[in-house]
Amino acid sequence: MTQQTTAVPGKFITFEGIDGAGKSTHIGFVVDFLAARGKTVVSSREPGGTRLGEQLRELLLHEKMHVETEALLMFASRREHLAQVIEPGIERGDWVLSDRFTDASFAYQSAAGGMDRDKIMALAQWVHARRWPDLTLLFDVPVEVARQRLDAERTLDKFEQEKADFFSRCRNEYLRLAGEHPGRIVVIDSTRSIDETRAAIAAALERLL
Ligand SMILES: Nc1ncnc2c1ncn2[C@@H]1O[C@H](COP(=O)(O)OP(=O)(O)O)[C@@H](O)[C@H]1O
Ligand SMILES: Cc1cn([C@H]2C[C@H](O)[C@@H](COP(=O)(O)OP(=O)(O)O)O2)c(=O)[nH]c1=O
Repeated sequence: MTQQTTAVPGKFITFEGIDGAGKSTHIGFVVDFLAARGKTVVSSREPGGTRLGEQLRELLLHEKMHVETEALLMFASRREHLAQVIEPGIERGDWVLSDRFTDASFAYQSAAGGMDRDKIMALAQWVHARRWPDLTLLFDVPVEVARQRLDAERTLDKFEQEKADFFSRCRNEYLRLAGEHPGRIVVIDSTRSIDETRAAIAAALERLL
């Protein structure tokens, strides 16, 4: 008789926030925090996370294009990411972390870019109707703080060069989404020190363990 062992499904955690909010700073902490609790962690990102997705990322971050083309390519990258990384990881019992997911498409392509919200929702339903994150950490800072942090640090890509009102619309949409999905999205005040921010992240993660 063949015995089938089915792994307990893992979890899916996403990181969101406007550029410069502090997501990347804290992903390593989350990896270590979960690994120390015995979890196998897969850390990935969007756009990207697969060979094809990383090629799409290059185009998305550097080429100007119609906002709907941008959304379609974001979801093309997402479809591949779900097929190759997210779904197999969760099925194995891993904890899959993604630096951005569909909330970013609502914030950037719809609220800031002007694309019809229903079209983003239609793409989300098509690409991952039944798969939404178990937890989304939303790193929230005022636009001016994010801008100062970015300016101090790096060469800016296509999105990072956008003006303050673009990021205000992104931030407002993220906060609106957090209000709509309070069980999934935890708002992390990222204006505080890195240690204080970590404590808030740890508290949010404890709820999933
Ligand atoms: N709590 C914080 N206090 C001060 N600076 C921070 C804090 N969090 C992040 N930073 C700095 O802000 C910059 C942008 O952070 P980063 O994590 O790259 O943002 P994101 O990935 O959200 O674009 C980095 O230089 C980082 O060191
Ligand atoms: C996933 C996703 C990202 N983006 C944008 C937001 C970011 O400006 C950019 C790349 O995200 P990010 O990985 O946060 O950039 P960085 O590594 O430079 O911090 O892609 C969208 O516009 N829509 C999306 O659906």
